[in-house]
Amino acid sequence: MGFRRGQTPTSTTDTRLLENRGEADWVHSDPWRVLRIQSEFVEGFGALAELGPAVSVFGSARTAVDTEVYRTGMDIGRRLVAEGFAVITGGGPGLMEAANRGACEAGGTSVGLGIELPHEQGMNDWVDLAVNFRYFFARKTMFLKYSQGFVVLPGGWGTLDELFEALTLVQTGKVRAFPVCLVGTEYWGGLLDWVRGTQLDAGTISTQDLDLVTLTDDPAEAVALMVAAREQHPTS
Ligand SMILES: C/C(=C\CNc1ncnc2c1ncn2[C@@H]1O[C@H](COP(=O)(O)O)[C@@H](O)[C@H]1O)CO
Repeated sequence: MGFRRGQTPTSTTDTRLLENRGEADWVHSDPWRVLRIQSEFVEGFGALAELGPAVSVFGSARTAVDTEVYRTGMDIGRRLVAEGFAVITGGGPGLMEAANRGACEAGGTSVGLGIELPHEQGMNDWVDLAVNFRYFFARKTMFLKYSQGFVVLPGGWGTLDELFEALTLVQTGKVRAFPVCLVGTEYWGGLLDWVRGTQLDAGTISTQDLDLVTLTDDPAEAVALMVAAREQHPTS
């Protein structure tokens, strides 16, 4: 980079580095953000590189402990561990906690990829390996990179975001042999009816796209899908 015609700055980079006016504005400038973003990827890759086969489980942060769907989440966590998977969640409460709890109680590896939120909840008590993120997009990369498939329990916007991101990446061939399993026919059935009745009808998706997602109520079927994908495409 060079400066001409009176554009030369009046202070140098090291002048600014050595200045201490007690301001922290630089922390929020975009170039510095890039380094923070980079550090999230470095930390995430470092923490998860040796995880082995894993499945991410998503679902509502708001689900109460004493519910059938929470028990289903625990069951899925347990079954994944019995099949040799680590269980990755967002590390929060509700169904994230359920899957971590099932995995932890079964003696498996229970991972939480936490996210900084305005109303900090902290990691649930059943996470053994915790990695915290400031940026959703860095965290989302980790779910996809270190999982062999997604199991998606009933949830809200956050869960839909994770579901549709995975489906888009599978549809566009960015992620291969990646099963996505919705658990809860009553909860998800209406969405899939709309997908078939509206999206397919309008031609915004194709019939093959419907095969990218499986709907079940059976935790054993959800886990069997993940096992089948691992057998087809074992991790190195
Ligand atoms: C809102 C509440 C807790 C927020 N805590 C969260 N911690 C970690 N991850 C979260 C949290 N909230 C959302 N997520 C992510 O989105 C999915 C759940 O969102 P939904 O809108 O509840 O479906 C989840 O899989 C996380 O990855 C509790 O009051």
